[in-house]
Amino acid sequence: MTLRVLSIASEAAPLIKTGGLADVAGALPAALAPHGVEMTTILPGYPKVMAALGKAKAVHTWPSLLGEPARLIKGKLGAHPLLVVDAPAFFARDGGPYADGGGRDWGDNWRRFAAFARAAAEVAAGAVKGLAFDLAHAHDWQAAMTPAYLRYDGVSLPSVMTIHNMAFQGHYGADIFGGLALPREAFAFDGVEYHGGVGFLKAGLEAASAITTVSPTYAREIREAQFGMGLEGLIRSRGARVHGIVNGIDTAEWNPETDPALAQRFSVRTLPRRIANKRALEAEFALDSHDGPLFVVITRLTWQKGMDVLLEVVDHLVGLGGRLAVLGSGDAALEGALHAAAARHPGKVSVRIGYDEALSHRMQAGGDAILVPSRFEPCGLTQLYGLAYGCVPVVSRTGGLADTVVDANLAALAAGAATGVQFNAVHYSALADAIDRTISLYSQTDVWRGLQRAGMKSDFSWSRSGNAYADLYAALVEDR
Ligand SMILES: Nc1ncnc2c1ncn2[C@@H]1O[C@H](COP(=O)(O)OP(=O)(O)O[C@H]2O[C@H](CO)[C@@H](O)[C@H](O)[C@H]2O)[C@@H](O)[C@H]1O
Repeated sequence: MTLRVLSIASEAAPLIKTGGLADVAGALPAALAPHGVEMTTILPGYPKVMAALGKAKAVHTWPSLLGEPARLIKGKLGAHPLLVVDAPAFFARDGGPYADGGGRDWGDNWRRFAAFARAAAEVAAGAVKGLAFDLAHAHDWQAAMTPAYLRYDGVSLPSVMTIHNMAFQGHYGADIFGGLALPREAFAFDGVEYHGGVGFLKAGLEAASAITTVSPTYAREIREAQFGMGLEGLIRSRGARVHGIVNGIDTAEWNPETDPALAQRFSVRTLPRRIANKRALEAEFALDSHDGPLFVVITRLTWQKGMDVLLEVVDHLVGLGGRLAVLGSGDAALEGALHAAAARHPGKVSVRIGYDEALSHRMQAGGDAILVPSRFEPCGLTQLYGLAYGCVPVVSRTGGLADTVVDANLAALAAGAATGVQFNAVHYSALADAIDRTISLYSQTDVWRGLQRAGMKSDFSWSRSGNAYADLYAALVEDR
């Protein structure tokens, strides 16, 4: 029997991406297909998404979706079914999915994503002729009101709420409650009410049949105040209904043997060819060209990602003969500080501010090591891309970073299992030590090759996790 799942996400690669959520939402349909799940993705109709749809016909219309007219349009996400909520008043704007061109969040985000979730709940519940679903799977706060709407509509469809990042919760004042079109009783401690206001993620976590997050370690961490960010009590109260399923990567997109972005393709058997990518990357970033270690960073520039601590160790890294290439965008102060570090170290440190998918591939192929000093990391994808591309990950021991990188301690090295370097706390001395260790490992050519090979051979495909999601869906549908 095929299970029909509606995956509700505010971004999905390749159509619209600001971060890791898009990679995962974009990869899930193909990951689930071999396990008897037909996944349909539903997205908001941002201009980029509408442009990709072309002249598709509406399959449903809402004269008033939380007060604005909207249509549902059918399309394709790769080879998989896609639905798009075309509501111009909410989504037809220049800028990003969540913020304007200047990086300021849209003031009506609560209404935009409540409307999106409302539409998705109706679709999941079977309101549109010809579309039927066995389960709704909502991602992050932007989709989190879907399980809540299902609950207060009295629809018994099972639902899964996935946390990709607990730091973003969709927390608003109580005054928006009236605009959500929910019954009065929903404004309750075990409903959508959160610290006197409205919490979108909180509402979804309360209403969903099961909760998942994107690694087993993060699933444990969010039971504690440091990582639960106010929702740790709720997570603990949902006990066995909280699961950690680690992300995979799309191995068609991220394969160094076939990647069209690279100067030179390579595999685990032809690792020496990688050098052409390193030389190309040095040229692209105007870095000195030599055989010393080249570190890369590819990230959103936020507190989460530990970029302030990276800035503190730049001088140390350069002092040891390292070079650093950074690609990122986000916090303006961090952007400025990175530019200043590059100006201090011409030929040694170079920064690209912006978002560039192809460049991120070239960096994974040409860098020797990727630095991921996150303060918390639900799963993390750039370390997985690093593993696949022989770019050795140097990561903080948290969340999915702890679960996916095997530290090069003596035992792991002796067993040939080591794939990277882990360090404990995100502060100067721990990161500086990790960089020392990495450079020392790099100088032992055979050891370094061993790390690269073990990483490239490790299984970061979606097969195991696809299976885990499919099992969870099946159990929830059976329980219904
Ligand atoms: N400037 C830039 N140019 C090009 N590409 C860039 C870029 N900045 C980032 N990227 C890309 O965006 C993605 C980021 O994914 P991550 O998983 O590392 O973090 P993010 O915090 O966005 O995701 C959240 O959701 C994901 C998915 O579950 C979790 O893995 C993660 O821990 C959680 O914080 C990667 O594909 C990366 O290559």
